[in-house]
Amino acid sequence: MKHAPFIAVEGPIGAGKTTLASMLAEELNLPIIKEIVDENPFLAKFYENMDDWSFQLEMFFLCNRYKQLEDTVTQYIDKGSPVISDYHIYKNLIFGERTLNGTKREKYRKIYHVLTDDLPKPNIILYIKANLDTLLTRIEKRGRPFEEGMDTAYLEQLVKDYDEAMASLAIQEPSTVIITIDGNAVDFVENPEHFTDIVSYIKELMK
Ligand SMILES: Nc1ncnc2c1ncn2[C@@H]1O[C@H](COP(=O)(O)OP(=O)(O)OP(=O)(O)O)[C@@H](O)[C@H]1O
Ligand SMILES: Nc1nc(=O)c2ncn([C@H]3C[C@H](O)[C@@H](CO)O3)c2[nH]1
Repeated sequence: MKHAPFIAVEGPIGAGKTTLASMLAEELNLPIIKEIVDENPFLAKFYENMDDWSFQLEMFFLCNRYKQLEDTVTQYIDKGSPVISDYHIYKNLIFGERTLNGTKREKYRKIYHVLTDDLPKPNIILYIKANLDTLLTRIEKRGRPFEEGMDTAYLEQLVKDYDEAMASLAIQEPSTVIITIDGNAVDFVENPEHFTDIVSYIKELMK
């Protein structure tokens, strides 16, 4: 690989991104960038009333991720050091396109591009693709109170949005390696062999 690996783990809500990114960071001895969840003041409000809170929430996620990406570039990418993240900045566009409408969506799209177009992006994406049943089971298992009443239609739509987004990323950025993991069948938590397979694959790419 020409540049140091900048690995992003992606997939819909509850797919296992943080779990897999943390396991890989430990196994490969990589620094990890995790998204901010607990200090997010808009997330619970958003799940209560998406129309009222979507713009505030999307802007909060975008500003936080922008700051984290800026720091990641300075601390790791510019120095040629590998790093792993439990999200890709493109996630903002996936969610923004789904939760925003009309002029707010237009404004948000422009702000996203102004902030992120000139920044380096991950060169390896591990896309955990999982169906609705798997996601609902994992979200329930995790038990975050604000996710309890999550609209299943929203989650189901996001599953499709993610598939489309990964296909369009593959076209927009052909040099990015996108590895799709079947999150319904591959269980890197319970099955050590499944995790070892993923690790071997990443090690090959890192050579
Ligand atoms: N392969 C797996 N098998 C069984 N349970 C899993 C697996 N991966 C993750 N989990 C469990 O599912 C729950 C959700 O996982 P995790 O928090 O890693 O998802 P996430 O994709 O980071 O979620 P979010 O989109 O909300 O950030 C956790 O309780 C985790 O322990
Ligand atoms: N609307 C919206 N936009 C985002 O960019 C975004 N990123 C994550 N999330 C939600 C999913 C989990 O509930 C929780 C933790 O990932 O936050 C988001 N929701």
